[in-house]
Amino acid sequence: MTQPSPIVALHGLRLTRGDRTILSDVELRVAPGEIVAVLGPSGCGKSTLLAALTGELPPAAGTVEVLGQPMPSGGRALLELRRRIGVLLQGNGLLTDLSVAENVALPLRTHTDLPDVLIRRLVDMKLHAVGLRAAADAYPRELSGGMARRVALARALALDPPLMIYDEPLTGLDPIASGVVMSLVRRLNDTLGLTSIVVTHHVHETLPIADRALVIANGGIVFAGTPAELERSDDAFVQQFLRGAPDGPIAFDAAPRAAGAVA
Ligand SMILES: Nc1ncnc2c1ncn2[C@@H]1O[C@H](COP(=O)(O)OP(=O)(O)OP(=O)(O)O)[C@@H](O)[C@H]1O
Repeated sequence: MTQPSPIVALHGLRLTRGDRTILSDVELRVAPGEIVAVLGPSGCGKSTLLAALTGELPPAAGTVEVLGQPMPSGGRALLELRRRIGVLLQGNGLLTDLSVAENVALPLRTHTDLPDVLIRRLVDMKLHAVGLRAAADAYPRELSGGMARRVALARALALDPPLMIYDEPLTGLDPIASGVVMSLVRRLNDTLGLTSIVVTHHVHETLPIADRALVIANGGIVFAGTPAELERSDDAFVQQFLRGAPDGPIAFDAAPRAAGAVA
């Protein structure tokens, strides 16, 4: 049986910042419909990998293909591709002077010339998808952290991107809000037919909704497999990372926060 074309394909990828190599020999294929968790201690290069997936950081070597096409190096082609990638950034980036509905409408107003009545209808659908239709007229300051994250998620979905990238989606959320956001990530992925990449420190909240996990360390991917295989791995690095132990192959100042800690 032929495999479906991957949504993301990285081959022989090397990423540098200045003259420093951050990641090398990265190989990755993400299949349609998958949720892939990208895990690793602070400073290991998770955000650097995301920057390559959005075309913000050109590779020093190797190839990046996203949504079936090589990453354009710039210009209109890159902007077009970026419109098809939904990104939920750390921090919600909501505009405080705009209502919830206006925040969600922003990408539609910026990137389309749809009539207002249709934009309002689409916004209503996106807010419904994250369970916040009733909050359409509220302002960001009136929302809890979890609600604000869900509004940011609705906004990231506004243009119906087939690929979603989440950069630390649980930062600052309590355990209940974290559970709500993670189950929403899974539900939206499945009901909207998305593919999702979730970069996170929050291993224990993320693994239950992930199909596959990657662990980044020492300048590359040190583990790739299912969450169950990750839990069973006897690799000393992986085990130290999962337990958040101070002693082991990860240097102390690079150790992740304790499981369940609120950032
Ligand atoms: N714009 C930049 N210029 C120079 N160096 C950078 C830049 N961004 C990141 N780095 C360096 O690259 C390395 C990897 O950083 P990166 O932010 O990708 O790690 P991370 O795994 O996302 O960390 P965290 O979990 O703390 O966000 C770090 O040593 C960092 O200092």
